[in-house]
Parts: sequence; structure tokens; C-alpha cells
Amino acid sequence: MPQLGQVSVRDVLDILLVTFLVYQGYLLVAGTRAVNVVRGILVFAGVWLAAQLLNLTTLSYLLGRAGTVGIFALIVLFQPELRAVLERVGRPRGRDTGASGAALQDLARAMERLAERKTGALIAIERRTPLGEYAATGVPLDALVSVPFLEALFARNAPLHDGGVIIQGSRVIAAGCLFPLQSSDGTYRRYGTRHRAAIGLSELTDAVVLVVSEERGSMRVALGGRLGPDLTGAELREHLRTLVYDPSAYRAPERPPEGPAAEPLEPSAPEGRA
Ligand SMILES: Nc1ncnc2c1ncn2[C@@H]1O[C@H](COP(=O)(O)OP(=O)(O)OP(=O)(O)O)[C@@H](O)[C@H]1O
Repeated sequence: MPQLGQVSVRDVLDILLVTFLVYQGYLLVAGTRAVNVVRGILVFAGVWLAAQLLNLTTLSYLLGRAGTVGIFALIVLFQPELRAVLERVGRPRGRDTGASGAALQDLARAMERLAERKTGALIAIERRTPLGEYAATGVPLDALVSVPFLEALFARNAPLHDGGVIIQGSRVIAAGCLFPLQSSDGTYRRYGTRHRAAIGLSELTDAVVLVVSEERGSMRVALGGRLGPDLTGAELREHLRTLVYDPSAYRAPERPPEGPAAEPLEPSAPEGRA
């Protein structure tokens, strides 16, 4: 193997491969709740490295042992996320754009019909953060997104109309789910629980959460912990296209969302209720 001073071509290849893997790892965790854990691990590794360099034998021994146990603890804690990541890595490239296009249209049409009839609805669409833990709070389903199915789910008196629906790609995977309520920091305190559940879930995950207000018959999108303004059908379709069903947007690393849903909005309802 030719040498460049002390550095061989193999070393360069090694560094390039590690850089590639680290970057791919970053793309997988960016925008998910695993980011904070990764930060914690880096701090831990930094302290451990410093302890090694400074020859602090006891500290580096303890941190080394804790690290070994920690790896197993992380695997147990993040088992659902790891499974989702492996599934995603193994999934064939190129999404079923035909199915996605149909899901987008059906989803938007169902939202419009629910809004016209003032039937309250809450729908979370999974992006990169797995929503399995929220789906587990409801009733598991596996059905294609369709207008009549979504209307039936949210119909008043329907057994699963209470709570949120979770969509993965073009399939409804759960209904009647409990979403985390937005922490009452003041901005959205005056909203009802359906809207605060939408904001709450979008705060903790990168999901796109759609809400139809029973009181106002409006359609809104919550994203990144913020609630957007009332949307027309065309605007909703555009949001769904760019945020969920456009394959390049789906794979891109998390970035501040664009469009009305990203803007810090004041509640616009009279008397403060959405
Ligand atoms: N944590 C939650 N997770 C999922 N769904 C929830 C949650 N909290 C409330 N909901 C849903 O919201 C409904 C109550 O909505 P509420 O009237 O309090 O909210 P709102 O934001 O004022 O909405 P609307 O404008 O439709 O009245 C519940 O019946 C339930 O279906």
C-alpha cells in the first residue's frame, strides 16, 4: 500500500468511510428525539476521552464500564426507533409515488369534507420520527387512506372518533390515539385540547399533524410545535406535497419548516378558542 508520509491510502479510505457513516447516522437521527441522546453520548465520550488522556485511571475505568452497560440500555430504550431505522435502511429506494399521490388527494379531500361538516379531526402523518409509541395508545389498523374511511373514523358517535389517527405513507396505522398535549407555555393556552394535542405531538416529533376544528370547520397544520393558519384545500394539498409526499423532502435532513405552518402564529379565534 503506497504511503503519504505517515498516512496510507488505506487510512484515507478508512476516514472517508467513517465520515460517510457518521453523516448517514446524522441524517437518520436529525430532527428526532434521538438527537438529545446522541448529544449526551458525545459529552460522555468526551469526558471519558479526557479521563484517558489525563490518566485518571479510576474515572476512565468507571466511565468505560458504564459505557458498556449504557450501550445495552440504549438498545433496550430505543428498540422501536432502531427497528424503524433498520427497516428504513432496508427499504427499497424510490417510493410508490402512485400510492402517495392518491393518499395525498384522498387525505386532502377527506379533510375538506370533515371541515365542511364541522366534524372534528386530528391526523398525524409520520415522517422520520417513528410514531409507534403514540400508535400504541390507540387501536392498531392497517388500511389504505381513503375519503370514506377517514370520514367514517371521525364521524360523531363512531367508536374511534375520539383521539387522533396516525398515517404512515398511504396507510392508516392506528386510530383513537392519545397525543401529548402541548406544554402550556402561554402562546397556545387558549386553544382547546384537540389543537393542543396537535401542537404537542408536532413539538416532540417531526410529524405533520392536521386538525379540523369542530367549532369553526377550519383546517390547520401543526408542525415543529407551531400551529399554522386556516388553510384552503389547495393550500393543504401544497403543504402535504412538500412536507410529506415529495420523496426528496421526505429524505432531506430536518430543516425549519417553510410556509404558513412554520410561522409563529397567535391564536386567531374570537374569544381565543380555535
Ligand atoms: N391528547 C389528545 N390526543 C388526541 N386527541 C385528543 C387529545 N385531547 C383531546 N383530543 C380530541 O379532541 C377532542 C376535544 O376537542 P376540544 O373541543 O377540547 O378541542 P379544540 O381544540 O377546541 O377543537 P375543536 O375546535 O374541534 O372544538 C376530544 O374529543 C378528542 O377527540
